[in-house]
Amino acid sequence: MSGTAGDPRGQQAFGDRLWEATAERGALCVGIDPHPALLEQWGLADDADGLARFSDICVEAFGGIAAVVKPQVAFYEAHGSAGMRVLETTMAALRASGALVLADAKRGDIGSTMAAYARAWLDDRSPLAADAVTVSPYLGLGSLGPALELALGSGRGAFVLAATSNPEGASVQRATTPTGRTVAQGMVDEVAALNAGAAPMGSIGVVVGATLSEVPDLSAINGPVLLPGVGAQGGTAADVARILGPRARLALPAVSRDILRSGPSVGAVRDAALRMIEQFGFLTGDQ
Ligand SMILES: O=C(O)c1cc(=O)[nH]c(=O)n1[C@@H]1O[C@H](COP(=O)(O)O)[C@@H](O)[C@H]1O
Repeated sequence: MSGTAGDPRGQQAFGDRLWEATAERGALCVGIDPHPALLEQWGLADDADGLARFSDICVEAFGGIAAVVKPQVAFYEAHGSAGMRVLETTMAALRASGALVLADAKRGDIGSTMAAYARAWLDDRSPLAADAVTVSPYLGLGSLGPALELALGSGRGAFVLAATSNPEGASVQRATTPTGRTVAQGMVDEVAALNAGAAPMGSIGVVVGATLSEVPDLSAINGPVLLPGVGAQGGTAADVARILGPRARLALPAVSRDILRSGPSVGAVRDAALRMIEQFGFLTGDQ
């Protein structure tokens, strides 16, 4: 239950911090996804140096304007220890510039191993500690306990995959369980129970693809809803509005390639992010 000494984030809950950040900067999570094709388009080598330059441009472009920045861990991991080093530096720079960092690591394992993943991504002492991490509940939501507890105890958050944006997700996530609910609905309901009573919202989020025509009932979620799939995967602002309905204030749309393909100029990617923030102004009441 301790914050890092001197850490201005202190013990404030992630849900509170995210609520404030989106009120101030708008509801948008900008993804840093250094795909090899984007590195090439940006004139950068597909190695750790190219990754570092790509990340520096993103930090400069998004760190001061986006409420949340989401580095996709896979693209750093693909470069081994040199790539993970770049990820650590990038996350530290993003936080220093005022953005909340959501590490997109999609971790999920049996509880005892999950405790180690939790230490990596959510413990003050870890060089990889983020404000929040994405987690996969498909070994059972209960197996995520160590991560959810550490998140809540340290002013951090976690986003639980419920209904993902990819078409392959449906065969598992839309299957009906003996309770009569879909698997995805069961995940949403378990997360909702963790957020019950929190104000303005809880710190455990769910992930619901903006590409989906059928989505779980989010009426009791009382926590942030990350909506990837906007842009490159076909999701739109209208889809985000439809999915959240009257709970628009909980929405956190996530966009990666649709912004990054404007690079490599810092100004151009920043402008693309600002346009997207404006497009989602309706979520926070700005027109
Ligand atoms: O957790 C995620 O962010 C995520 C969940 C999901 O259901 N679908 C999804 O696309 N994502 C991530 O969101 C990003 C999507 O990037 P773009 O399609 O380029 O905007 C990638 O990093 C994906 O891994």
